[in-house]
Amino acid sequence: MITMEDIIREGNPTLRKVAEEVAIPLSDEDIKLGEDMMEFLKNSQDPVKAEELALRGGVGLAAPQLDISKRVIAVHVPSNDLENPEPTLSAVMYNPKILSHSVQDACLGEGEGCLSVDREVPGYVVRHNKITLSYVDSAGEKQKIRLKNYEAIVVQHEIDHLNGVMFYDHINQQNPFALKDGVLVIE
Ligand SMILES: O=C(O)C[C@@H](Cc1ccccc1)[C@H](O)SCc1ccccc1
Ligand code: NI
Repeated sequence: MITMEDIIREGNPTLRKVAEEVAIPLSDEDIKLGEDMMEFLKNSQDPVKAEELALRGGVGLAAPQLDISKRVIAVHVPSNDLENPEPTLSAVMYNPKILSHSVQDACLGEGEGCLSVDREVPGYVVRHNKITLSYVDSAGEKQKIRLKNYEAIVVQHEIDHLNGVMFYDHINQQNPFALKDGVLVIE
């Protein structure tokens, strides 16, 4: 079971590497890795387990954060609609690839954090508002989906980890809260 001790922190060179694609058909090892990553996210969002295991809440995780330089991410975005408690996005994605994206950019009003960064880094992280994404799912099937807003931001944060990019690389160092016209601020 993955805990915070398994998550490497900034300064570890693996976080700056471009991760390798995983072989298809998926190996048992890579399927288990995806299952463990998804289990971590669910545990991190369970108040009892998160406290018990001292987990930071996470909605996404990338294999390089486990010092495994493979193109595997897990995302588990809980619903904030009491009427419909199903997660808005829950998937393990192998070899995810952004096929196209909107002209419109977006950022989170509260900025971003990272399980591999033990400090606050204030500033807007400007990303694509909408993306079309392909990936192989844990059943080995090719998927093609469209995401927007928060779910699109989470997946872009995780795909950045596969390319050795940290969220603060996107922050304008001169003025961290500078925004070009037309960027959608997601609260
Ligand atoms: O470090 C990671 O990759 C996991 C991040 C992903 C993330 C951070 C900011 C914006 C989008 C995705 C963690 O989920 S950070 C903790 C967190 C928890 C709940 C909601 C937002 C951020
Ligand atoms: Ni991160």
